[in-house]
Amino acid sequence: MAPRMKQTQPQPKTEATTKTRAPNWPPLTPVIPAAHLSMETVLAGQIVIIRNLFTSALCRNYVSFLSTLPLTTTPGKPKRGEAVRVNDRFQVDDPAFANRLWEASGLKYLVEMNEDETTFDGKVLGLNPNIRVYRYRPGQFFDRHYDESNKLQFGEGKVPAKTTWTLLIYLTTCEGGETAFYPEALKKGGRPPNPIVVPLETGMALLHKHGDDCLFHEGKEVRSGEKWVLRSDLVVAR
Ligand SMILES: O=C(O)CCC(=O)C(=O)O
Ligand SMILES: [Fe+2]
Repeated sequence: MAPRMKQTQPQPKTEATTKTRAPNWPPLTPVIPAAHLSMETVLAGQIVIIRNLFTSALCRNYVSFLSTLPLTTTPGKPKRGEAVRVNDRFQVDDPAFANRLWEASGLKYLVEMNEDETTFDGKVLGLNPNIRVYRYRPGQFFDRHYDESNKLQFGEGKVPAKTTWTLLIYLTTCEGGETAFYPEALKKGGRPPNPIVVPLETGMALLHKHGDDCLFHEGKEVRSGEKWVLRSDLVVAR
């Protein structure tokens, strides 16, 4: 088994003085009515996609807005046991935007339509307010790792909760940059199944299970163009 390289999430800072201010996100329009969207299973119990969660007009608008944010290049040097991650990123704790993204994009509708309590490992409450924006330019990538589940107190009621599935929304396409998953062999010493490589599609969302059952995965190197991603997670009650 591959070493368990963690994707440690930089936690939102608690000091009011050092907190990143919530950006003035553009409206989440136009979007396709949720009833016209669907969840497609890529790997049962592990990976699903939703095509056109963001329309191409919305993606264009978001990329031009996100380009104005103060992105910082990660790493330098990862801490011991952390995945090498070379991209430009912005991170903010923004519960209001997370809720807007959850409701206005149609995600809430789709998750609730497709969910019994086992699908996403609990009763889904919404999206992790820890919103991350990634930009990968040619040569940049996110090395193989596992995503961890994080505990949080969710919403105004501070409901004990945890993250269970990673949400990636691809805002552009480019050459390279696919998210690739590496399932393990079913038997020790057995041949591992083929990797699952998900090509980028503008406006497509990908959800994958994280925590203890997370598949080893990576964001492959971008060869040309720019890859832009919005990242959050599904949050369930603990
Ligand atoms: O950018 C990607 O394709 C993968 C990102 C990722 O693995 C993560 O955010 O944990
Ligand atoms: Fe990841």
